[in-house]
Amino acid sequence: MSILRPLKLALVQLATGVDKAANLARARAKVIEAAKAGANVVVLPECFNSPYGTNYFPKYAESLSQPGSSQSFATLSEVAKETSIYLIGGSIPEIDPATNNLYNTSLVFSPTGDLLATHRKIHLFDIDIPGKIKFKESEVLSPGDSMTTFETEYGKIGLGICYDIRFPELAMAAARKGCFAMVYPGAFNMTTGPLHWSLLARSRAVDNQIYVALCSPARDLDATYHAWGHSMVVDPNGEVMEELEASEGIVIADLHNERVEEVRRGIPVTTQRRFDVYKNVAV
Ligand SMILES: NC(=O)CC(=O)C(=O)O
Repeated sequence: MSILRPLKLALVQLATGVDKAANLARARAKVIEAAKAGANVVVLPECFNSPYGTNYFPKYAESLSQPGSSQSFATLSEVAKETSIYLIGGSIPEIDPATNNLYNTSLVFSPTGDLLATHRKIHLFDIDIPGKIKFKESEVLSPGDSMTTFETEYGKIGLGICYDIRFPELAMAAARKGCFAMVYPGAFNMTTGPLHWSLLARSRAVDNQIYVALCSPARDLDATYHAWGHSMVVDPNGEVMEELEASEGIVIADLHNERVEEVRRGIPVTTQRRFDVYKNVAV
């Protein structure tokens, strides 16, 4: 990895509600605020244009097959161009009109407002912890089937959505393809958030010696799903650089591409791996 300009990353822990137009307007205002603070890559949370819940996804879903018809696509593209930043547009419920399949989809825009990448959540959030939380995205959503990385002048970035972080293979594959950071828009909850949010972010960072950023919606106790919040940026050594609490806010952190190499020089697990020993893991 060569030395590149530092990336100023902003995570917008957005307060969202049931009014899609209001969510889009608020997201737009916060992206502008982050850009004015100097950010050159801005991230929004999972399902930033709708409440998080399987009953909401069909109602809020937008088709991306004709981007001009998607209100969320237009808002994200316009504000990325207006502020000349890379925008990782959290995620939105998407409908594919050809199949009627629904997806949890993240759109990434370049500083010229062009679509740079699209990631459909690969691993659907299907869990059942008795007495705590039951959630089954697969009741309404279909999974994406490809990993997503994109190039910027600050370095290559990998993208996952929320539950995708629990699958270390995805971050590892991205890191081995040259990504220096993984970004996950996500909405953990009051059970799994305190247990695993920070642990997973730090684990993926240490596993791969890359930056990891998680961007959550703000917690809304009037909503049916209570997001954990705690948007955070972790450095390639596994240390938390910045972290919010539960309410709306923006965190900004400087990501230095060369820090990855520095950490890898100190603890060279990247080159010490024994794929000859554990090559057949998919059993
Ligand atoms: N909401 C998710 O996709 C994931 C989550 O909350 C968890 O893994 O915990």
